[in-house]
Amino acid sequence: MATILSGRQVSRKIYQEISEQISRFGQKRPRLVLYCSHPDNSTQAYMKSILKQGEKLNIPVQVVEASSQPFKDIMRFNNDPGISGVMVMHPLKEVDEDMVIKSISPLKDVEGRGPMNLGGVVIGETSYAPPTAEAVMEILNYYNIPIKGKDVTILGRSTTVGKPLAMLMLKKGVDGTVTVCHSRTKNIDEKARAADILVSAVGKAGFVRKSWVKDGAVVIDVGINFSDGKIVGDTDFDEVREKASAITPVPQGVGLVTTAVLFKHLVESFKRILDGGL
Ligand SMILES: Nc1nc2c(c(=O)[nH]1)N[C@@H](CN(C=O)c1ccc(C(=O)N[C@@H](CCC(=O)O)C(=O)O)cc1)CN2
Repeated sequence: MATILSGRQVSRKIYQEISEQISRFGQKRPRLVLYCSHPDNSTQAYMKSILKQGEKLNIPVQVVEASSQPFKDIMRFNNDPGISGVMVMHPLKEVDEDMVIKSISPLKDVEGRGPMNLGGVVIGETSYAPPTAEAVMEILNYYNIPIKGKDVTILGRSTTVGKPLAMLMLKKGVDGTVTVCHSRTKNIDEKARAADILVSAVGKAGFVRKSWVKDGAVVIDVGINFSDGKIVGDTDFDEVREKASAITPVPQGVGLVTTAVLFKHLVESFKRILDGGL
């Protein structure tokens, strides 16, 4: 039976580090903007947990509805020294999300979704990696799961998880051997079964079955799906845990750590802006 890789302890460790840093800021606080337009269930759940965590950390989080002039909105955030981070909630309906993301200052792009930060991830530089991709690495690191020389299969090629995670796994010193699968991949089950570390970021409940998992593999479930009003992952948890050596639960897994990494980036951005001005 698999070890459960809870996100609780991992996020607690990150929040402890953040709290120590915040205590040195005196009365000053970073501020985060969540920019949204018609958020869906999954995004609303994410926003709710960010707002809740912001309250716990005493960090103001402001929800801003996209106006008819999104670029003007973003420029206002970029030029406001009181704002340390801007997060464009995905999907951003009725607005060209990619163009809006490109206009966020790289310094305030705490989700690392813009070309500067993503480029940094590709060349292995320190920059903001998308929090969910970084959360997967934090979990593997916390539980001392080796990546070097391991076969890693990532299901899903999104810009927030699949692609940046492949880069983080390939980085020199990390040295995973990575396969990224997507909707046009042939024999996806075989590629999943070849993995020592299988990461699913597809967003479909029950997508990964027991027969897709190699005996003793580590399974990281990034999916946040809603089934009968409950949050579930991409894996058939009860079946897969019989075969895997370790598995992340949903909820209480990657999602928790994602929010913690986001706040870690926000605090870094606040410090950079303080140190160097806008
Ligand atoms: N701007 C973005 N918007 C969206 C993203 C994103 O990465 N950036 N991703 C999804 C939301 N998402 C992850 O894919 C997500 C949804 C919900 C939660 C969440 O509720 N987390 C809870 C814990 C849940 C758990 O225990 O697993 C928490 O943080 O307390 C996190 C991520 C769509 N929109």
